[in-house]
Amino acid sequence: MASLFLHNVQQQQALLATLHTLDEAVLQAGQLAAQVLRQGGKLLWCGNGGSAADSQHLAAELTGRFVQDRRPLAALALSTDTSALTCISNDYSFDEVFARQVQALGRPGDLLIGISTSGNSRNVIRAVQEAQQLGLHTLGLLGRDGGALRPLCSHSIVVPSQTTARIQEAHILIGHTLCGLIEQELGLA
Ligand SMILES: O=C(CO)[C@@H](O)[C@H](O)[C@H](O)[C@H](O)COP(=O)(O)O
Ligand SMILES: [Zn+2]
Repeated sequence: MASLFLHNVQQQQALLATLHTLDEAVLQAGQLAAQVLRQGGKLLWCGNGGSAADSQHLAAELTGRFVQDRRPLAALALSTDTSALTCISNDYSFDEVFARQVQALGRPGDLLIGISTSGNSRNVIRAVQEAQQLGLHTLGLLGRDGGALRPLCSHSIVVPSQTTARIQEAHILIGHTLCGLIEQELGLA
């Protein structure tokens, strides 16, 4: 009997075979993130649904640990504070949930990382716009054609797939690769 996983694994393998095309973009993003942290800045992560989970997972790899014991690194997910999320949505608009936190917490030289499989989530777009305005670097971790976020972000990594679940699986692989690059770049690995 064919494995329950066969179809997804075949799709994933086909996608993995193309990921080397992202090497340069991922390396540049890792170097940028390391430079931001080296200079005393922080990484702000945001996204919806699965990408909200990725945001908190990847921020925790940095404040906690990824591979080795080392000093904690400044990273924060904007998708985790239910009081901020409900207040900003209720009083302003769901489109503003990340942008308003960027306004409150972002400083020039920080890096905002927006994760979106479509590249078209309004609240991530608004966060990137606000970040640009305030002088933050912006990285889009995207999928499909990169959507509206691709041209807005100063850096982007676009996973070449049309399938949300496969894009998300590639995003977490890329996210872990970024964490490894950051530790290497900072001499912490
Ligand atoms: O995890 C999944 C689908 O696998 C969903 O929760 C998914 O993340 C949500 O539908 C998001 O709202 C999609 O947003 P985006 O990736 O297009 O920005
Ligand atoms: Zn999912």
